[in-house]
Amino acid sequence: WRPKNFPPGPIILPILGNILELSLENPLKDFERLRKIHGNVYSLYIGSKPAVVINGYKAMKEALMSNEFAGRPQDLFVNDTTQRKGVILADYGTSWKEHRRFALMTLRNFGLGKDSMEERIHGEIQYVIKTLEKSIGSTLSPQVMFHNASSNIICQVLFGTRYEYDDMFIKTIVQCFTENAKIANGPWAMLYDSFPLIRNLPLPFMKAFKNVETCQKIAKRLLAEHKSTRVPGEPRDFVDCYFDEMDKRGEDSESSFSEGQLSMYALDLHFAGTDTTSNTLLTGFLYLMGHPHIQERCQQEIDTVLEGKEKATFNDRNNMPYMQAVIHEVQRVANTVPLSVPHCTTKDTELMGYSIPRGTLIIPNLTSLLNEEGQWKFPNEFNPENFLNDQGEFVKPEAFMPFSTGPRMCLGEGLARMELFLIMVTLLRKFKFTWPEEAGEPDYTPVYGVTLTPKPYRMKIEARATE
Ligand code: HEM
Repeated sequence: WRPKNFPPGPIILPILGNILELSLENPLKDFERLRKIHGNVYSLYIGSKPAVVINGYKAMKEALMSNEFAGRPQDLFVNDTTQRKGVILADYGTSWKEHRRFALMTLRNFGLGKDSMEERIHGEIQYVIKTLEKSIGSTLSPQVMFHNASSNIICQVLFGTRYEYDDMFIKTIVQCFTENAKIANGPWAMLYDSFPLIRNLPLPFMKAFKNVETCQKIAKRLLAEHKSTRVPGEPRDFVDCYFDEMDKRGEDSESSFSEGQLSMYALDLHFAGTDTTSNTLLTGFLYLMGHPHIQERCQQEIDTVLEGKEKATFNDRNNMPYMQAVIHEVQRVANTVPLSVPHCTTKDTELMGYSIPRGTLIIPNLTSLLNEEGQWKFPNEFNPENFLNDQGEFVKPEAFMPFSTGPRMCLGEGLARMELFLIMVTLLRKFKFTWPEEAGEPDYTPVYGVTLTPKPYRMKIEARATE
């Protein structure tokens, strides 16, 4: 039975709870169906575990802005795979707070908001351009290229180095993480969460544990290398900064900073920064190929604003309202992290008049905002007008929250936005991307996971005439 004044929801079955209501392959449509029946705040039982699903701008804002919704559940599949370390899944408390603050500060010190991060991103774009140039006049599958490019940008911040696109390090890590992003929201993880008794059985979810172990080994090797070559007080990258911070804290046994934390923390940031950005880029180029007139309008604006300039800077966005609108529209339709990351209540609390006890699993359905009726001029089509006013100026509706909001909001937003802008503008300036005729019609239906991924596709590359 639901606790008193708990949000409503479908009838709860013994043992199963409500999992029969959800497609284990892709529950997004079910979440929407249940919203229509039970309203914007409703509850579901995953096995015997109660969960509250939050939908729509109003309820989402009220919940996510509050510290009382800023916890993370600690008893899910994803917690077991990541050994309860790192920042993304850390519960609300000192360790999370300190690690979050440290990440924001270190990202800033390593050049976000200064030119050096732009330089690094442009440096990586040169490799993307080289890859694309080899395919001029033919077609190319961009998946691995965009994954590797996003991975390298964050690797340079974390480890001070980039990797060749065929390097084993990058191949292994990117593969493990893309696999885990699918397993973690997949049917086996749902069964793992619903039925604790099956957790030690040799079922397909075991692959995710293996993948994390593989990545941990690689990360530990990198940390050991850093330790032996670092000069204290002269950090080369994020990992060095972390060691400096550990030195500063000395033998303080209360300190939440430790080498054990660091390897998972670095992997956390690497994963968060890779799968998200690259899938957004993949969606962007897919839609721009399917809407050639929009691609051309971007190119006109880029040519005009950058005329005579060697390369784009992040500040150029202020003179490119159309490009800005397109990138935001890409993020809106990409819906890259459709259910955000699970939250958890830190206290007995209330939402939209309902009572929610401490420790309740909260599922922020970000999907419900990005196409919410009443919030968008064209909720159900790809149309940059969603972000333009009558004067053609860029405007950002409040319901645009692909990075979530509140104390748990994505801490990589600044970096992600810089990457999306510089990569898309630079590539569109140099190349024309067309959907290969022989591939039939583009299929925009994404593959479900923690992140939504476009189905694999190929793009035809042509060089544009340069000034
Ligand atoms: C288009 C790209 C990206 C999107 C759409 C995205 C989206 C999100 C979302 C929805 C969350 C969950 C927030 C919540 O729980 O309320 C999140 C968390 C997070 N993101 Fe991103 N993200 C992106 C890029 C990045 C990048 C480049 C980094 C790397 C620095 C990053 C690092 C993180 C971290 C560390 C968290 C956990 C924050 C916490 O729990 O306190 N993200 N992101």
